[in-house]
Amino acid sequence: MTSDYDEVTQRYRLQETVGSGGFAKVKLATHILTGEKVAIKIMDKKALGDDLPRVKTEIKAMKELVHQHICTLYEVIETPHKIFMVLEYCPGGELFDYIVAKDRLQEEEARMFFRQIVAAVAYIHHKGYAHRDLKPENLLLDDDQSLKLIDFGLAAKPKGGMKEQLETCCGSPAYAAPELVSGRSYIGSEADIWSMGVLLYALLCGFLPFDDENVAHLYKKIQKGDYEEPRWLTPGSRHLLKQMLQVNPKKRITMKELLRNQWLMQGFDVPIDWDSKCEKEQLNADCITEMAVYHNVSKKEMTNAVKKWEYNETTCIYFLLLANKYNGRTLRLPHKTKPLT
Ligand SMILES: CN(C)C[C@H]1CC[C@H](N2C(=O)NCc3cnc4ccc(-c5cc(Cl)c(O)c(Cl)c5)cc4c32)CC1
Repeated sequence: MTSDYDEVTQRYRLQETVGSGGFAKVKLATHILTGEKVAIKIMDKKALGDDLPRVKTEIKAMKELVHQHICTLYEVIETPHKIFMVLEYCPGGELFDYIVAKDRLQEEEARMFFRQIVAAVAYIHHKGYAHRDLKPENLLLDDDQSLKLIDFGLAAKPKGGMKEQLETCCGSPAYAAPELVSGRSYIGSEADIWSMGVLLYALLCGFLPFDDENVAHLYKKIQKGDYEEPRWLTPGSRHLLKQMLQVNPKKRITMKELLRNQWLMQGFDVPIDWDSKCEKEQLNADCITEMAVYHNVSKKEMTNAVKKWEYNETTCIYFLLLANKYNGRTLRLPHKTKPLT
């Protein structure tokens, strides 16, 4: 097994294990060349068993989904027994813990977070994906109150586009849409809207709209769609929740309507700007220059190397430099003359 770690330990200093999902463990690490912190999701192929396709799904989705409110995949290292996903580090931990620590969020803060969630999901839908497991545990905070969506293991990109019905019942029960828990076929984007309604309720109330330790009873409550409206909810938030938590998916608010919703625009007065600020199509010239100088190659050569998007060290360095540009830090690569390997 040690040989499985050789490549990753050459480039990263592995640190503590922070979380272990079902079939994966997540370690914090430092990218040795740049000194930048990353998170590395480590999976054992044998232990994955028939969950391996789910990992391939997540990797494929994350390569296509590059957005300021989606956790960035920097590099993938596959060895005989292991798969390593090098990911953007999110020091603020889970939104779930943030809500619990504050009991519930004030309306302004809930709106600020929810606008970021809507932007990320609108972008995913635009790219033809449905996330299908939206919940506060899958939203991480980075160092400046910015949310990053994680865990695309259940993401679906129906071949026939976003209108195509999906079959697999998945995600976490408390956030699952009525049509999904009824075992009927469903539209991924409509189910995501419902889950975002449950998420908004959790942000504003600090507890779930539908809850029961007995899953069958929970499903009944979801299918009925009745939930408490705590007295502190304002009329605007009550109205939006009612539009999102519509049992009939055809009556549910659409993403288009959500982006212009009055309650969401309060205090911002502009519709939610959901497009990506860091699309792969538009390379950042400063990052390319910095890398070209470091590798002692022309900008053209460096551009071509990055454009291959091999999710190797080159991809990782580009994204780390871009992240630094984004949050105003200027990361300098140490002066070295070794040409690009
Ligand atoms: C659903 N929960 C239980 C899962 C936990 C797993 C550990 C996480 N975590 C910490 O515990 N502390 C620090 C920390 C810092 N940066 C992270 C960056 C990315 C990911 C990440 C990204 C993707 Cl795409 C993914 O699929 C998975 Cl599993 C994790 C986790 C980070 C993290 C929090 C969520």
